[in-house]
Amino acid sequence: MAITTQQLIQWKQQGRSIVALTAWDYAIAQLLDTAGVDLILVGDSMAVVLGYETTLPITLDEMIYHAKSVRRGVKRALVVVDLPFLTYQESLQQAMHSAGRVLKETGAQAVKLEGGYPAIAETIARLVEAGIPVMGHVGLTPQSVHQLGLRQQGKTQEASERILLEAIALEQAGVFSLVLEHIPADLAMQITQKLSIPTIGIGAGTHCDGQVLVTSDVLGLAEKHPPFAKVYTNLRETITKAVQDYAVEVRDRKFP
Ligand SMILES: Nc1nc(=O)c2c([nH]1)NC[C@@H]1CN(c3ccc(C(=O)N[C@@H](CCC(=O)O)C(=O)O)cc3)CN21
Ligand SMILES: CC(C)C(=O)C(=O)O
Ligand SMILES: [Mg+2]
Repeated sequence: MAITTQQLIQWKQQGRSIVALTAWDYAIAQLLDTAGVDLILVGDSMAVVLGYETTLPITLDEMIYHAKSVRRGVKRALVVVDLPFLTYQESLQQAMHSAGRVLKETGAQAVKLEGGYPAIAETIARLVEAGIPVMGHVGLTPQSVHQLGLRQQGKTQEASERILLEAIALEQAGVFSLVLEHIPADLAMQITQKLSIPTIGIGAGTHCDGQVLVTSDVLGLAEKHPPFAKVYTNLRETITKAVQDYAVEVRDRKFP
């Protein structure tokens, strides 16, 4: 049975932790869904598997292409798609057009937008009114890398208060869930206690209502990974070994 945004909100009330990971194609999505991942994010972090340094170059067409492939692999998980840099900040019309395309063309159930400043909260409120489920994202917002860098956010009293206020504004705007990225654990706990919607942490400590990581980091496919990621298996080593073994056998005429 497919998971709904309402169900995730119920799970928070029940204290059931939400398991989220990113996916960028059919094969990975199908594996994650079968393994029981609750929420699959087609993150703009797939920039890393496409060979980009930052998430900024990813286009809406690329997100839609990958989201369609992910969607074909998923039966149970909720599928959420990142709106990429400058496909929603320009105007409400632009955000509505981009989010509408994602839902219409990919079959995903929701979109995610970065930021909690007033103009974004206003845009999100209008998307939600139009029937588009939206996930929020505050703390470290990688689309602002050239302003923020990749450092932990919310370290000063002032910054932590601002992030808390953004989280509250996004809940009021109607997000069904909120990503908290690379902020102190005590701030994430405070936000999680304050909100009725589930928080999904990435580098935000243990007190969130769920956790998300980038799948290429978890699988050890990425060349480098953030300090808060945990590498559960090293597929770079596994793949390199398999390919080298194959090459040796072909050159020695042992295979086939
Ligand atoms: N593979 C991958 N995993 C991610 O989690 C991820 C991406 N890519 N791309 C988009 C953003 C970028 N992320 C990152 C990447 C690096 C750091 C990191 O190394 N932070 C250091 C400081 C680095 C610096 O100041 O330049 C830290 O100690 O916080 C943090 C978040 C998280 N997101
Ligand atoms: C890490 C998550 C939250 C994300 O936005 C992404 O993968 O793009
Ligand atoms: Mg993202």
